[in-house]
Amino acid sequence: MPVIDVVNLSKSFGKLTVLSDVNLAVEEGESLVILGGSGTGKTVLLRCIMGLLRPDSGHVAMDGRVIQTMTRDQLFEARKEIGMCFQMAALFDSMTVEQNVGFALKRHTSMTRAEILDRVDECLNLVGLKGTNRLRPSELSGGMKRRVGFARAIALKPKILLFDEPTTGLDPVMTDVIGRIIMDLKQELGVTSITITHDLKSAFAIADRIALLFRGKCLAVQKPDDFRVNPHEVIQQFLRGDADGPFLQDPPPPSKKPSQPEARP
Ligand SMILES: Nc1ncnc2c1ncn2[C@@H]1O[C@H](COP(=O)(O)OP(=O)(O)OP(=O)(O)O)[C@@H](O)[C@H]1O
Repeated sequence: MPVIDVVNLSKSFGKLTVLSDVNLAVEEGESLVILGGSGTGKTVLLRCIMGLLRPDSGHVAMDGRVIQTMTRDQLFEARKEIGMCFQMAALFDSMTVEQNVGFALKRHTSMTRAEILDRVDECLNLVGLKGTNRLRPSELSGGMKRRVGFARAIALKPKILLFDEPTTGLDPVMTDVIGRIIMDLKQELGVTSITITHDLKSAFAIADRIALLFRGKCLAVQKPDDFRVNPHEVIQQFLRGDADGPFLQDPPPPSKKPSQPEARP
């Protein structure tokens, strides 16, 4: 049974159809990467998976339990099994790193203060941020903030990790660091993960399978090597990063050829 099973999921906002009959199954311990252009509905899909957004039709099942039919209390419990790593980390600015990472432990467990501090240290170690406990988000670089976000997401030992554009705005080296940490977390914790990204290099590094979200549908959910050579025009255009082709709804005007000097009579 898949850990996450997205079945015939559709979601529109007014006349805008964002997801149209999406099907996606993520197996235990698998790292699935979802690629897609801006505004194609990647975040909407993650929000439906977390039960934060109600689809118009279809459903998401977690270990066979349908999220959309859960009571409030059941959903609250189920969400503890999901660690969400938000775009730009979304840390609490007024709290230290330690308080940010320990927040869910304090709120959702009966752990003692000493136990919480041990777990916070353990999580910070896993993301390579040992000793940053007393710092505040304003004292951290973008890459460090993302890693604190990861540490916070794994604090409750979730079964599933969802990463929403974990490398946006980071330089190529830090992008690579973040990609490696995502792989380490997979190895160390054995979690099942879905990562949404625009970054092809980290997508190919961290994915067991890759999907491309395009006009409300998931194109080709495939192993990275198969995805790379998939002949679908949209996939190849996305991989080339080319403005010309079917990917854009409103393609740019054709580029003008440099004007030739007029021949003199
Ligand atoms: N609550 C909402 N109400 C109305 N429209 C919404 C809502 N949430 C998302 N949308 C629309 O749904 C579309 C998909 O949004 P989404 O944030 O999922 O895109 P995305 O693929 O994550 O984009 P990006 O890569 O730029 O973050 C967008 O057109 C967005 O404006």
